[in-house]
Amino acid sequence: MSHKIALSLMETLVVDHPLVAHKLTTLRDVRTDSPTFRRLADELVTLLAYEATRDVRVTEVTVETPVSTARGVRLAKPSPLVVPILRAGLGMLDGMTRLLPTAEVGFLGMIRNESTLQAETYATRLPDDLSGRQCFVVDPMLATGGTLAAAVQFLFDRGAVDVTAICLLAAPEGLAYMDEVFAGSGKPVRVVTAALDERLNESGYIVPGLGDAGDRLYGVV
Ligand SMILES: O=P(O)(O)OC[C@H]1O[C@H](OP(=O)(O)OP(=O)(O)O)[C@H](O)[C@@H]1O
Ligand SMILES: O=c1cc[nH]c(=O)[nH]1
Ligand SMILES: [Mg+2]
Repeated sequence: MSHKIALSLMETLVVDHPLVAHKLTTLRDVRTDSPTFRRLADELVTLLAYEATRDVRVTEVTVETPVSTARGVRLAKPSPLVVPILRAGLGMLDGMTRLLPTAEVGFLGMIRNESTLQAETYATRLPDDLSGRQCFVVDPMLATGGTLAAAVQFLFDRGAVDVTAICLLAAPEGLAYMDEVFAGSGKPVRVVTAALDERLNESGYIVPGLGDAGDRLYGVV
């Protein structure tokens, strides 16, 4: 059973499912090569997105079946916005848009300075006005939380009120930081993850983690 951890305004959902655990175990394995890592990240995000989009807004519609009329729903307007955090978040984009075909996509290029562990932003391509939009940020790793907190702030600054982050792994330190930053904002943030790991090491890496997600997806640059 998936379990929720409610900090003050932040809710974390750890998706506890044997298929998620199976794929995550191979993703963590140091012997897993990049093509397999990319495929597993893609598969995992669709499983996490299924939970993360449980409250996605829909409108009621009617369709004609070959037999009769059926009432149903379609994804509502304005369309959800998916925001991958480059680089590693790109590995989760296709899986997300496959599940949310009407979503639009914004981009944030961010890199963590590995000496200071501070996030630096090198690219932003987002709609100016996000009022009323549901936003889904995708990034495999939530470590210190500096990157995700800055990304969510970009979205709030443009008027977003509803932000869900989908991460493959999260560290307790990163969740606590997110809670600290956004507790006073009055705006709830949700994190959906495949696992809550033990801790960060002295280099700011998630333990046991999976290493550097960007490097494992795309190589060391
Ligand atoms: O929670 P934090 O301590 O801020 O760390 C998490 C960030 O680190 C990784 O990106 P990285 O900076 O390695 O960039 P990359 O995706 O280009 O490899 C990861 O994909 C997150 O964006
Ligand atoms: O463990 C970690 C921490 C930050 N970024 C990564 O890619 N991996
Ligand atoms: Mg990296």
